[in-house]
Amino acid sequence: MTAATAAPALRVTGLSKSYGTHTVLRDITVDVRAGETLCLIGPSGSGKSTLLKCLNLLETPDNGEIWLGETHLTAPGADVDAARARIGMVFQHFNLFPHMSVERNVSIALTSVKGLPRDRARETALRRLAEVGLEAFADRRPSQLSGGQQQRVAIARALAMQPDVMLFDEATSALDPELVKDVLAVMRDLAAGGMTMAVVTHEMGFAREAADRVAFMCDGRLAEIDTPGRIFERAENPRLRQFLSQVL
Ligand SMILES: Nc1ncnc2c1ncn2[C@@H]1O[C@H](COP(=O)(O)OP(=O)(O)OP(=O)(O)O)[C@@H](O)[C@H]1O
Repeated sequence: MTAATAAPALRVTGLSKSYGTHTVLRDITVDVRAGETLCLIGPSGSGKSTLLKCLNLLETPDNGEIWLGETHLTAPGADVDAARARIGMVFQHFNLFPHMSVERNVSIALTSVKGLPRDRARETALRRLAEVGLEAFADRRPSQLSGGQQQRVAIARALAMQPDVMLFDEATSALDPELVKDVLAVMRDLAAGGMTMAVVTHEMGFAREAADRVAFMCDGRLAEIDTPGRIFERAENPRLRQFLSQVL
């Protein structure tokens, strides 16, 4: 948690999304301020992951606008690839290239997308790996790392592109419980360091301690958004109370 500024780094207004007749997101308006960590919590199927995928334009919203700083991502003709390069995404499954070294997994987009020379890309990758505590593993293959270490490589890979915003979609859900801690510690460090982050999580401890604000999603709506203190301690919304009683 850090002092976020008032300026929205990411702004969503009136976002809706349906799959066929199934409406998954209903008129979502929310912003993530520069330097803020916003955690998205809520029951399974409430639309958290779909919202995150819309933010990264992996899904196309039916209605509404998404702004990344001053860039209107949902405008007709918007440069989606350029926008995506400014957004780091970390998924539940880390999808590292198994035939490449850890370092190459982190540096590949720096050479292929950003056009950096190989030695500078490696230098940057090693710095990013050091930030997640894995510099010593740079020349290993992903299969020689634990799941938690692989997820930290995926975080380093996203950070290497110097994104404006990091999106985490249940980054620890696929990990064995004993491996979750190290990944959350890296995410906490990022939050404390002022990275702008939107984090879909089932880790209520993380949301309570690391978030600046917590958004509770329910049936495709953003039902509550407030400080962790007010979300977890007061929980006046009955659906939120019910949700928390099941997960805490
Ligand atoms: N590609 C898709 N096609 C059809 N329905 C989808 C698709 N993706 C998601 N859904 C549906 O949209 C709803 C919201 O899914 P979403 O994954 O966003 O929820 P969630 O809150 O992230 O859930 P969880 O916590 O279980 O991951 C669910 O009912 C899901 O079945």
